[in-house]
Amino acid sequence: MHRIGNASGEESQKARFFHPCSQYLLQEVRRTERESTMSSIAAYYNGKTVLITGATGFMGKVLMEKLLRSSPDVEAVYILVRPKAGQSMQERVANMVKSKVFDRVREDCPNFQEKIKPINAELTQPNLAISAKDSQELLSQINVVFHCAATVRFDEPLKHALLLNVMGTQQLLLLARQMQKLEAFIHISTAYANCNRRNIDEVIYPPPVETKKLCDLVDWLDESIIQEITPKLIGDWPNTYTYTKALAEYLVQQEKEHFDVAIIRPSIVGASWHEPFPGWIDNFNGASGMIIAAGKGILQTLKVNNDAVADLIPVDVVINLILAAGWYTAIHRPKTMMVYNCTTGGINPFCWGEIGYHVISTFKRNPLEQAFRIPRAQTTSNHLINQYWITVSHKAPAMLYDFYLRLTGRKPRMMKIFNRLHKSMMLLEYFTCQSWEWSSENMNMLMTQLSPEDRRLFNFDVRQLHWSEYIENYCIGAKKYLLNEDMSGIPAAKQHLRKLRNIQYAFNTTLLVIIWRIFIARSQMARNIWYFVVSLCYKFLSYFRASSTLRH
Ligand SMILES: CCCCCCCCCCCCCCCCCC(=O)SCCNC(=O)CCNC(=O)[C@H](O)C(C)(C)COP(=O)(O)OP(=O)(O)OC[C@H]1O[C@@H](n2cnc3c(N)ncnc32)[C@H](O)[C@@H]1OP(=O)(O)O
Ligand SMILES: NC(=O)C1=CN([C@@H]2O[C@H](COP(=O)(O)OP(=O)(O)OC[C@H]3O[C@@H](n4cnc5c(N)ncnc54)[C@H](OP(=O)(O)O)[C@@H]3O)[C@@H](O)[C@H]2O)C=CC1
Repeated sequence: MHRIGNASGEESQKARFFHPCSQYLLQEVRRTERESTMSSIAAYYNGKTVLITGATGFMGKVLMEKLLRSSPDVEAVYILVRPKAGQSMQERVANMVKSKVFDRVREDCPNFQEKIKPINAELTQPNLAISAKDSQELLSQINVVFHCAATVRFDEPLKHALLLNVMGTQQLLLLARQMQKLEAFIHISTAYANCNRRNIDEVIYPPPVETKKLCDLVDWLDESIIQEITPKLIGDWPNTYTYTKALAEYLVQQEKEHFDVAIIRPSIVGASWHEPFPGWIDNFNGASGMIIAAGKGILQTLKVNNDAVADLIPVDVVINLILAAGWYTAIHRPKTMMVYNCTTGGINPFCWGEIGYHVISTFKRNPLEQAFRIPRAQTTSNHLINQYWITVSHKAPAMLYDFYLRLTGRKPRMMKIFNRLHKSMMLLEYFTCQSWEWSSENMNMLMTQLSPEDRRLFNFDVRQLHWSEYIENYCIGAKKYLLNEDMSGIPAAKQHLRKLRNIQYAFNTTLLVIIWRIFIARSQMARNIWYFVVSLCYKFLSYFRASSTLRH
C-alpha cells in the first residue's frame, strides 16, 4: 500500500505498474499533499457549493471576496440578488464585481466571476420570490449557507423589519430544510440582539414574544397603529433592528434537529483591518457615518461615555470567523448549536474617548476635502453640556452658514444636514453611552481548533489588533473608499483648514470685541477691567521689547 503523503518519483513509477487505480491514488496523494500545506478551512470550501444572502451588502461582499480568493476551487457561489434602483440583477452583479473590494481576488483569480451564480430573490416575498427552477438548483446543489441579508436600519418600521429579518429568515430556513447536500447553515445575527441584557453569553435567550403571534398581528394591523405601539411591543430593546434580530436567532435555533447550524454575533463592524486591504469600507453605517461627519468638521459634539467600551470589530475579522465557523460546523457537527459572540471589548478593549481622540488627530494629519469646520470633538455623557455644544457648535454655525448661502443666492442646506446628523446621533447614543460584557468562550475554542496555517489565513485573534493604527487606517479608508478623495489632495485640504482657522480667529475676535463694546458702554467696572488688561498687555509688550533690545 502506498504511503499517503509525499509519493516519490520511484514510487510513482511503481504505482504505474501495480494497479489501474493507482493513478487515482497518486492524484489523491498529490491533492492531500497540496492540502496538507493548504489550510483545512480553505481546502474544505474547495469543491463546495455555497449560498450567500446579502452578498451585495457590506459584509456580504467581503465574505464573497475572501471565499473566492482563499478557495479558488470552490464549485460555485450562489448569491441572492434583488433588482434595485432600476438596475436588474445582472447589472447589479456586473457593477458589484467592479468594486475595489474585488481587486485582490481579480489579481489572484482573473476568472473569479465565473464562480458567482446570481439568483433573483426578494426575501420579504413568499418562497423568497425564487423561481421553481432556481429553487430546484439550490435544493440539489447547496452545501453551505451564509445568511447575511437583513435590514440594519434602526428606524425600520416594525412590519418591514419583521418581514425581512424574521420572516425572510424563516423562509430561508424552510428552503434549507429541503437542501439535499446541506452541511452547514451560518446565520449572521448581531452582538446587540440581546442588548437589553448587560451580560450576554453565547446562548440563545428566550424570545420576547412568540414570533408567529407577532407576525400575525402586524399582518392585519394598520401600519399607523403598528408605528404607534412599536415602542410598547419592542419593550426594552432600543430599536426594531435589534429586536427582530433577537427573534430571528430563536427561529434559527429551532432548526437544530433538521441540519447543522451556527450563529455569529458581530458587534460594530468597521473597516477592514488587513483584508482585502486595510481600511476598506463601503457604507455609512455603524461608526463610519459619524467618523466622516467628524472629519468634515460637521460633528463637533457627541454624547458618549468616554470610558464605555467601543466594541468595534474589523469586517475581515468577522468574515474569517464566519468561514471558520462554517468549516467547523460542517466537519465537527457539534451536538449543540454553537453561538459565537464576535466582539473585542472583553479581549482587547478600546473606549469611545480614545476613538474620538484618534479620529480627530488622524483627520488633522490627513484632512478631508472641503471640511465645513476644523475637526474637533466634544465627547461628553452629560446631556446638558451636549445640548449646549449642539446649540453653539452645530445649530449656530449651520444657521449662520445657511444665512450666508441665502445672501449669496444659494439654497440653504446645512440645517438639513445637521437635522439628519442629530437623528443619527440620537439613535446611536444608546450604543455609545454604555458598555456590555460578551462572553467569548466559543470564539476562543474555535481558534484552538485551527491549524497554524488556518490561524494565519483566517485570523480572528483580536488581541493582535493595534487600535490606534486601525482607527487611523479606518479614517483614511473612509476618505479614500467612501468619499473617493485622493491622498494627493491633502496639502490643499490642509490649506483649507488653515483658512478655516483664520476665519475662526477673525470671527471669535470680532465677536469678543462686539460683546465687550456692549459691556464697556454699560459698566464702569467693565471699563476699569478693560483698561487694566490693556495696560498689562502694554507693559508686557514694552518689557518684552526692552529685553529683546538689550539682548542684541
Ligand atoms: C468624535 C468622533 C467619534 C467617531 C466615532 C463614533 C461612532 C459612534 C457610532 C456608534 C455605532 C453603534 C451602532 C451600531 C450597533 C449595532 C451594529 C449592528 O448590529 S447593525 C449595523 C449598524 N446599523 C447601522 O449603523 C444603521 C444605522 N443607521 C440608520 O439606521 C440610519 O442611517 C439612520 C436612521 C441613523 C439615519 O437614516 P436617514 O436619515 O434616512 O439617513 P440614511 O442612513 O438613509 O442616509 C441617507 C443618505 O445619506 C448618506 N449618509 C449617511 N450618513 C452619512 C454621512 N455621515 N456622511 C455622508 N453621507 C451619509 C447615506 O449613505 C444615504 O445615502 P444614499 O444611500 O441615500 O445615497
Ligand atoms: N454592519 C454592522 O455593523 C453589523 C452587521 N451585522 C449583521 O450583518 C449582516 C450584514 O450587514 P451589512 O452587510 O452591514 O448590511 P448591508 O445593509 O450592507 O447589507 C444588507 C444586505 O441585505 C440585502 N437585503 C436587504 N433587504 C433585502 C431584501 N428585501 N431582499 C433581499 N436582500 C435584501 C441587501 O441587498 P441590497 O443590496 O439589494 O439592498 C444587502 O445585500 C446583517 O445581518 C446585520 O444584521 C451584525 C452586526 C454588525
